[in-house]
Order: sequence, then structure tokens, then C-alpha cells
Amino acid sequence: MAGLVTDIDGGMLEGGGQILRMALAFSVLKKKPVRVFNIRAGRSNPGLRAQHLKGVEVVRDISEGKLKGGEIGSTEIVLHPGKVKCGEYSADTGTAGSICLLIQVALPCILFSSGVTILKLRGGTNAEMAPQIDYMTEVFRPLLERFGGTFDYKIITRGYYPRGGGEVHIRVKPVKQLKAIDLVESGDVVRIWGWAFVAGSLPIKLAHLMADSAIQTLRKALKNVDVKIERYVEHPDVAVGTGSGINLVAETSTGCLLGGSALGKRELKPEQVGHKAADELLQSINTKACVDSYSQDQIILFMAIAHGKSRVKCGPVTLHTETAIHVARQLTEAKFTVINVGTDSNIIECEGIGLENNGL
Ligand SMILES: Nc1ncnc2c1ncn2[C@@H]1O[C@H](COP(=O)(O)OP(=O)(O)OP(=O)(O)O)[C@@H](O)[C@H]1O
Repeated sequence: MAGLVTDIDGGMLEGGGQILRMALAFSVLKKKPVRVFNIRAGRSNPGLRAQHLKGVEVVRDISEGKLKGGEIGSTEIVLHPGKVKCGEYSADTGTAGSICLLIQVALPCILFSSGVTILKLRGGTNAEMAPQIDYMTEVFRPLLERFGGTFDYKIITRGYYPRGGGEVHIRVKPVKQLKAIDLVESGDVVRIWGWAFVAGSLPIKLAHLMADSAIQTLRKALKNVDVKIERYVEHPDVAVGTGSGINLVAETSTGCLLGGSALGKRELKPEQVGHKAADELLQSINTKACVDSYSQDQIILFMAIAHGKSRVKCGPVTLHTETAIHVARQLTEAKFTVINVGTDSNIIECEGIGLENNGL
């Protein structure tokens, strides 16, 4: 049995939790046992943190798998996945550990289950170093829909650093197969919209300062683009603890969606938070990319398992994307090519494996 296990070095390239999540998802989808060692060796606090551990456990449960070594701090795990089982699953990071990263590891698996699956997830909804839930629903979900998959969602409560306590329910209908995407015409930005929020004890004034600063930065760079940013206080019934932040989405004439975001921090003025989010968005817009630098790595797994040849125009290839491609190559027969098409401009091509859902 041991000979059949594929070894994945969790410390290579980016060396973070993404390698573990991708290895687990591919393991379940391909029904291949996997050993991930050196987990998060590239981080200052290596091994499994709460969010990663909950991700491992939920995938073990979804796949009725056998897991060796799943504790806080584990630097090695082995998963022998079974068959993906539809139903209802819950996971709670117990901290502000990102709900979206739980979705990232579980969603590909349940898209290939035999029936509807509901995930009830608790943790941070708007956390650093992870997609904010708004990014998942407004930027990532439309991209997933291009592949032929989707999810319904309900945000029960929002949770911020350090307390967490957010809760999101995700409902997923399985697919027979995903289809390749062709996204190489970036078009021109036609509108930008967004939300600046405060929760808990923070005053609405901060949301206005974030939004106004983002608008100023965007208007300086893009003269004739309509920019609208809502500003609001999260109702105390739907927000646990204190937090603030801003999410921006740019839509282009060819239907591409690019995101930019930032979260409030003690050491940052709200104007700086707004400027940071706008600047992040402008960086993607300036490279004439069809996906921003975050979606870039998040779609690699879907390109690998889809049927046919995907092509996606993006900006500079991130280390997260390079890492994602490396993991995909180790665990699937997908063929990736990165073609440089100009300064800071690349097309990622992938001949996907056309994974079929045998449970449907
Ligand atoms: N601001 C953001 N908007 C959208 N997605 C983001 C944002 N920041 C990070 N991400 C995504 O979150 C994921 C983070 O993966 P990464 O391996 O760095 O994190 P992790 O699991 O928290 O592990 P670690 O703590 O080891 O860094 C990537 O898919 C990245 O694209």
C-alpha cells in the first residue's frame, strides 16, 4: 500500500498551507493516497494551524478517508481517501482562521460527490492572507461558474481577527465534469464597485474614509470609469467582534472580474486601507489581466481537472501559482504551459484531465 502513496513536499516553493490544501483535494479527486511532509516549512510557524487542521479533517470526513497524523503542529500527514460522500459537514477553526480557506480545500471535493452537500463553516470571514468571503462570492464564484460549477451561500455571521466566530453555509450541487475556460481578452474596465465596512465599536466615519480614499486613487488612474462604493456598519446581530475593511471589484467590457481588498489594522489609517485596496486592484488592471493575482492560483486546480484546454491571461505569475502548478503536475496528468506575452503579461495554458464524476 505504501508504494502507492504520492509524496508531496509541503515546504517547496511557496511552502505554505496552499500546498497541503491542493494535495488533499487532488488526492480525494484522483482517489490517490497522499503523504504531505514538511507542511508549511516555509512559514515561521510550520506545521498545521487550526485552519489547516480543520481543512484536513473535513476532507477526511467528506472522503470517508483514513488519516494519519492530524494534530496542531503536525508537519506530516497521510490521507488514504475513500469515496466522496454527499451530506452535511461542519468545521470550526475556533479562531479567526479563514472560512474561505476551508472552502478552498473542500469545494473541489464536493463538486465531485454523488449529491448535494452542505458545509457549515465557522471562523474568520474577513481575515488577512486569505480571500475575504466577499471575494469568494463576487470574484471567485463567477470564475468557477465559467468552469460549470457553482455554490450557494449564506453568511450567517461575520468574524474578524482575532476572535473569529463568523459562520457561513455553503450548498454545492455536484457536476459530472468541469469544462475548460478561455479567458484571454481582458477588455477595458467599464465599472468598479465595492463595499467599505465597519463592525463592532468602530464608527461609520472609518468606512467613509476608506471608500473616499479608494475612489480618489482609482479616479486618478481611470478617468472615465464609474466607481461606486457602499459604506456601512455591519448589524451587531450578524457580526462578531470588531473589524473593518474594503472590497473592490472591477468589471471589464469582456466580463472579466478583478478584485482588490484590504482590512483595517491598528497601525494603518483608514485612508491607507482604502488606498491599498485600490492600488491592488489597479495593479491587476494595469497588466491587462483577465484574472487578478489571487484568482490566478485559485483556478489552477480547476484548470487541471477540467475537460479540454484552458487559457487564461494573467499578470506576473505569482509564487503561489507556480506552486499550484507544481502540485497539479505531481498529482495529475494535466499539462501546463506558461507563455510570456509581454512585460508582466502571461497566458497560462492547461490541457486538463477531464475528470469525470462517477457518482452521478
Ligand atoms: N487578499 C486576498 N484576496 C483573495 N485571495 C487571497 C488574498 N490573500 C490571500 N489569498 C489566497 O489565499 C490563499 C493563501 O494560501 P497560503 O498558502 O499563503 O495560506 P495559508 O493556508 O494561510 O497558509 P500559510 O499560513 O501557510 O501562509 C491563496 O490561494 C491566495 O490566493
